[in-house]
Amino acid sequence: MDGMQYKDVGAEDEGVSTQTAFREAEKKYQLFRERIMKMKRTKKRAGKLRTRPIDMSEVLDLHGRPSDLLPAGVLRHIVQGYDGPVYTFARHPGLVFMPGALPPPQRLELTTAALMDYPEPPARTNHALHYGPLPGLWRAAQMGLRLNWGRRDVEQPAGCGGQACGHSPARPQPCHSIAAAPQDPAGSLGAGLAAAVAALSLFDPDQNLEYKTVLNPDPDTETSGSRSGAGGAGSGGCSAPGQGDGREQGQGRPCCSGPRGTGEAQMLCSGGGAWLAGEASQQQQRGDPDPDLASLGTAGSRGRCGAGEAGGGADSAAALQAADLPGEDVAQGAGRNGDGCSSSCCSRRSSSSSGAAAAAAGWRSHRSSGSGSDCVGAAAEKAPAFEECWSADGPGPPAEQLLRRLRWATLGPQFEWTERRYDFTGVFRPLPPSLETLAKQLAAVVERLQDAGLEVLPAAGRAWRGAGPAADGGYKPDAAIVNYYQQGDVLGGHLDDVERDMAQPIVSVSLGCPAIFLMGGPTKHHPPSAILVRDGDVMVLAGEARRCYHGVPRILEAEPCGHGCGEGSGGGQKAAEGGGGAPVGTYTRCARINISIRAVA
Ligand SMILES: O=C(O)CCC(=O)C(=O)O
Ligand SMILES: [Fe+2]
Repeated sequence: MDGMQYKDVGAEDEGVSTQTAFREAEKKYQLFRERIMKMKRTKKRAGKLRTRPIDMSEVLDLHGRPSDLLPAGVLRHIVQGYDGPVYTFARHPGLVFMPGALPPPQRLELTTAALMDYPEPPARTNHALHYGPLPGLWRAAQMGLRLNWGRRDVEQPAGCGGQACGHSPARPQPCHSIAAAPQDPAGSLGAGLAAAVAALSLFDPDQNLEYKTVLNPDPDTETSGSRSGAGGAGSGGCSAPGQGDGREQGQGRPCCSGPRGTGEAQMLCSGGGAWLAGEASQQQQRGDPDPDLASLGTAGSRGRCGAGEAGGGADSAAALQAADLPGEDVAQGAGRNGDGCSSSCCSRRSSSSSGAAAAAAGWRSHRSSGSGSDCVGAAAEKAPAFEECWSADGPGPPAEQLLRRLRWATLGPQFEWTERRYDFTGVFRPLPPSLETLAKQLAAVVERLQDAGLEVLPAAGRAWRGAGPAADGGYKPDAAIVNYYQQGDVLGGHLDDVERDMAQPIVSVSLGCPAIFLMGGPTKHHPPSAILVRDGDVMVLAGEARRCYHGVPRILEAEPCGHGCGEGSGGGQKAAEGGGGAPVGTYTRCARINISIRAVA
């Protein structure tokens, strides 16, 4: 097994006895499902699963807020040429929030692209390690097809060989070492995304962007927890880059913070950190045809990723169990395992157990693995043709199930976790031009705030210019991570600090279900602010905010969502349950997609 690729940057934060403010907030908002036990005569009987209500009173909801009711320390700006409110936060310099920045047609275009196009090879997804590149996943799910092979990262049963057992097909694995021709997904979506982006209705191209503060209640006052949801005094923001503890600077990826302190584990948990251990096994008994269910981010891994206690408020007849599985194992497995090296060109160093651990980690194992190192200079596996992949009676998992378990896709250069650098030579799918354009447009709005004297970016970050050419230090986004969240999924507190130029902002677009976004400080001891993000919202992390912890502890159900996303057998699978014909809207009724566009080169 490879050496651990990450510094244990969060040990201080997540020590056995140390609870951080960030972790506390995660626990506060994380999904807990409790099974209420009833006493019938002398026997205990399992009752219904109940979602534990969360206290939203400190979650900052800036959607449609009258300007005279803004919490202290939250500033609303109007930028001419951009038809929507822009918020900044006294506690979080560099964080810019633009609720409803994307109009509905553009949300749909992006969501459609994120589901139908962005996961297409050579973009890498969390499925690559286990199954290799999977072209046409969405289409196959709509057609009710199954994969023609099973997992390829687990040892094949004795006496079994290749295809016959539904494992890796024995087809040739040709190599190609060049990035695919830049192809805008919008193109493949017909009238599409590029046009929608170009016509981004909030922007008036004829108008110069100008900055104007509409309301500035008290920029110097720290937000108070009770009024703003900012969570108490805190440090008043993030310290300047470099000021933080070196260990935290090294932080790579988020984690599912478990009750045993896996706060810095390098992954994002799939599926409800607080599912009860009992539920995990129940889930596995439900006839899921995939033998690797538990490692694929369903209830088993949810249990492992369980955060905090289930409890609180249950009556005496209720027996509430908390998941008590060692999240650390998961974290380390994820940290050490190769991912995405599904190519035959890559050495198969991952043992089946480490592979399973990475899979159990689910989210973002790509970020926590040495995906690139084996493959540098080598080639990536060529994607098979659609027909080669899928059939009505394939021995592998149903496409529908794989779609529902899609957790991330990466566009642009892959990150090599072993060496903490991006691999610019390996195969990757370039960032679609439409996403680049979108990010630049949004960054241009933020830039106007800065030009008007607002310190959105630190001096060191002023090199970039939204509209300027890359050669002049202009903002040149070239990569994106697309996160697919089902109900119960969490993105643990993390820093995105591996990009070459940390002065370049990250533009983060929310689609689908609402979620709680936690924005903290340069250490996890800074109390984070909880901000409600909705479909079409944009968050820009610039300047000091680039070096601050953030995460997503909770995906909320979209309203109206009458059918109870994730109730019972597993978060959000309703989304893809339609099998033949589930529309994009059905998927996002219970799920959230986030596209974070960044400059890595
Ligand atoms: O889903 C989100 O809103 C945050 C995503 C994020 O922080 C990341 O991809 O690094
Ligand atoms: Fe992030």
